[in-house]
Amino acid sequence: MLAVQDVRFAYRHGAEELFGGLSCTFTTGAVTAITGASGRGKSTLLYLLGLMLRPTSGAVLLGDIRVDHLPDARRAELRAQRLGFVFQDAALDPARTILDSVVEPALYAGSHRRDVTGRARDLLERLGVAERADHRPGEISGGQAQRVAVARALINSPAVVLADEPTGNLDHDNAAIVLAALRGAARDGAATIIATHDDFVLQHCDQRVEL
Ligand SMILES: Nc1ncnc2c1ncn2[C@@H]1O[C@H](COP(=O)(O)OP(=O)(O)OP(=O)(O)O)[C@@H](O)[C@H]1O
Repeated sequence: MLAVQDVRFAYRHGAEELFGGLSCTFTTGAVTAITGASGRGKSTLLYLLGLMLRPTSGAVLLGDIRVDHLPDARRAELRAQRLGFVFQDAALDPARTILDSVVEPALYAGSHRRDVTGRARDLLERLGVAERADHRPGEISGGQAQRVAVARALINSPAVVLADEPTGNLDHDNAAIVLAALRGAARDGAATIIATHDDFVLQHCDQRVEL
């Protein structure tokens, strides 16, 4: 379970305050869509939930733990072990192969490469990009990169999956593949949270938070 309580956020002192005291719970095993007009703070809320930003006031809870006040090193550890994040622009390292990009968060979380390569290949297969495993990001399309980013976010079977417009670059068939992978993570018990404008995703989510 992941929750925010009475959360507000401003990027700078005196800047526009976002969320106006938002409280909500993101249920384990459910897909929650975060919606709202451009600029309302969908990405920012994902960064707060993903322990990349801290709220200006209010609390963020991961399970029973209040995580917004924890030291940076502990938050980085929780990020590596419990969270999977799909960035809007895929954010793949241009120097690594696709397979290495997917494996890397597992190594960072303490796994051995030989133990996770099979799962990485399975995820790439499920997302329809297995034949690109040995290529680099410069050699694949934007839509393929987005699907690789989803595989990378799921490699550690995270307790929380956060995805920022994960179907933004995709046609309907590939959006369905991505949504199926994210729904699969929820079925395996993850609280799965998707910032989206996509009607197709909205039709298939379990709950919705409107900003
Ligand atoms: N790094 C930053 N520094 C200062 N202001 C920022 C920063 N990032 C975002 N903002 C501002 O915070 C507000 C929320 O931005 P955010 O990207 O979270 O919105 P969004 O709902 O995800 O938008 P979109 O649908 O266009 O992606 C906007 O007014 C934006 O200009």
